[in-house]
Amino acid sequence: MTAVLTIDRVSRVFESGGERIAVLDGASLTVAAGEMVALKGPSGSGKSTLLLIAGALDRPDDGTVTVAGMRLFPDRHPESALRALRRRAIGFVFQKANLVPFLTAAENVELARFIDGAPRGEARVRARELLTTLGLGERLGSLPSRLSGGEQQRVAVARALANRPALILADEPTAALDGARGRQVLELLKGAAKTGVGVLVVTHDDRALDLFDRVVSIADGKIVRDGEGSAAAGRSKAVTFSDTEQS
Ligand SMILES: Nc1ncnc2c1ncn2[C@@H]1O[C@H](COP(=O)(O)OP(=O)(O)OP(=O)(O)O)[C@@H](O)[C@H]1O
Repeated sequence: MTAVLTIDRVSRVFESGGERIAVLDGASLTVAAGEMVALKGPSGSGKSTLLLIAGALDRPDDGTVTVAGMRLFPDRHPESALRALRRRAIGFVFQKANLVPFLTAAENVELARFIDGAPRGEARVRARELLTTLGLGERLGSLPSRLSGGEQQRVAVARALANRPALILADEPTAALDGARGRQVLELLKGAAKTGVGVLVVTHDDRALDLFDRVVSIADGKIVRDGEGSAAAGRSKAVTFSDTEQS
C-alpha cells in the first residue's frame, strides 16, 4: 500500500527553564492510503508534537518526514512550499471546530476551496456535496452558532476534506463531544479512509477503537506499540461516500 505519511526516527527537543527535554525521541510511524490509525498515549507523551510535525507545522531536530510523496524534513523547503502542501494534501481537524463565526456552514467549507484557488461555482458545489454526504444538507445556510457541537465538528470534517487531501490529521476531534456524537465524527473520518485518504487521529477515547485499522501507542516520545486495530478484521461502520468522492 502507498504510504501517505512516513515519519522515520524523528526527534524533537524543547528547552524549558534551561533544561533540554526530548519530547520525541526517535519516533517512527507510517500511515498508508486508505488506512485509519489511532495515536494514543499519556498526557505529555508527544502526540500533538508528532501531529504538528506530520502537518509541517513544526520542524523535527532529527529524522525524516514524507507526506504524499514530498520529503518535508530534513529537506529545507521555503514556507510557501510547505503552505501549499498543507493546503492541497493535508486536512486538519482539531478538538474545536474553529469555524469562521460569520460564515455559514457551506461558506466555511467553500473558503478552503477558494484559498486553494478554486472558482466560486466549483467551491459551492463541492461544499454542498460534502455537507450533504456528511448529513448536513439541511444546514448549509446555518451560522456555526446555530449548529450543535457535533454538527460544527462535522462541518470541520467537510472543510478538511474539501481539497481532496491525501492525509487527514485529527487531534482529539471527539474530545468536546459526547460518546455517540464523537463516534459519528470518527465514522465520517473512517468513511474518508475508505475512499483512500490516510487518517491519523490522536484520541483518548477507547470506546471507538474498533473503527481503527491500527492503534499506535506513544510514551515518553517513543512508539511503544504499533498493532492492528479491530477494524482490520472488517468490523467497522463507515459513512459511504459516493463514487465520485475523493477521486
Ligand atoms: N513549544 C514547546 N516548547 C516547550 N515545550 C513544549 C512545546 N510544545 C510541547 N512541549 C512539551 O512537550 C511535551 C509533549 O507535548 P505534547 O503536546 O506533544 O503532548 P501530548 O501527548 O499531545 O499531550 P496531551 O495528551 O496532554 O495533549 C509536553 O511536556 C509539553 O509541555
